[in-house]
Amino acid sequence: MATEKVLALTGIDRNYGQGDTLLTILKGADFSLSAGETVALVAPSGTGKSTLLHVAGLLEHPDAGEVVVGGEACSALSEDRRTAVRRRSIGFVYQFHHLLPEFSALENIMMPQLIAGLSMAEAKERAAQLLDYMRIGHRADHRPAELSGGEQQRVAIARAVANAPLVLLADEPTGNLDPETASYVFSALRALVRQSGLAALIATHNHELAQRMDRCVTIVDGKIVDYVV
Ligand SMILES: Nc1ncnc2c1ncn2[C@@H]1O[C@H](COP(=O)(O)OP(=O)(O)OP(=O)(O)O)[C@@H](O)[C@H]1O
Repeated sequence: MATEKVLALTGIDRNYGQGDTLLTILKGADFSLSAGETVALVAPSGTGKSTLLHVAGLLEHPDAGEVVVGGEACSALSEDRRTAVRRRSIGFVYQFHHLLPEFSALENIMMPQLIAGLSMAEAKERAAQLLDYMRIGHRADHRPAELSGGEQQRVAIARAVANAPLVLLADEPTGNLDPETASYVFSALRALVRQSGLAALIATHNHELAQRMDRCVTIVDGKIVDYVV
């Protein structure tokens, strides 16, 4: 039986600038992610990791090629429809947590669920479960500034998966943490992804962490190729 592809990028070109300043970042890039699969994206700085994640996450339009999320081809969709697909199917984690400072950890995780139309009680129950799973249930009522870097990132990860997306895209999610905390947070992320049956594409400079994923890819001359760590 063929494995379901939750994300497929085909023939992606992405350029910045024009004329003499034209910078070609992705050129005919192909990539796909199967349901439940975890992939590390390991590539030198400036080769296009964030660009790839932004294109895959429907935050940037490619100059050519198609992005298919959950079976839906997205290149010709209206902005409203792209936003709807992104909200429903994709969760993001960044290097810096981007939590809302005036809300508690619990409320930060409830927020995307409330926007998606869940009731207060449903959102609260799911947020509390995720905090417990990330072993920070005792920090539910704390605001981001009252949490450590590793705790903040665990809240950000819980928030990204709160609406049960198909795909988690993470851009250096542990890049801002000391090695021990990075290792712990990465393990928590991987366990949560596995437990939820999510697919994940995680950009990281850290080879040791990358090895814990199902496979690794890199970017060479604008294309996505397999990478042996
Ligand atoms: N909006 C933009 N306009 C012009 N150039 C850009 C833009 N965004 C990115 N670039 C350039 O495209 C290249 C790839 O950027 P990108 O952020 O995708 O790299 P990266 O691999 O994620 O790097 P890092 O590991 O340092 O975060 C870089 O040379 C960057 O300067």
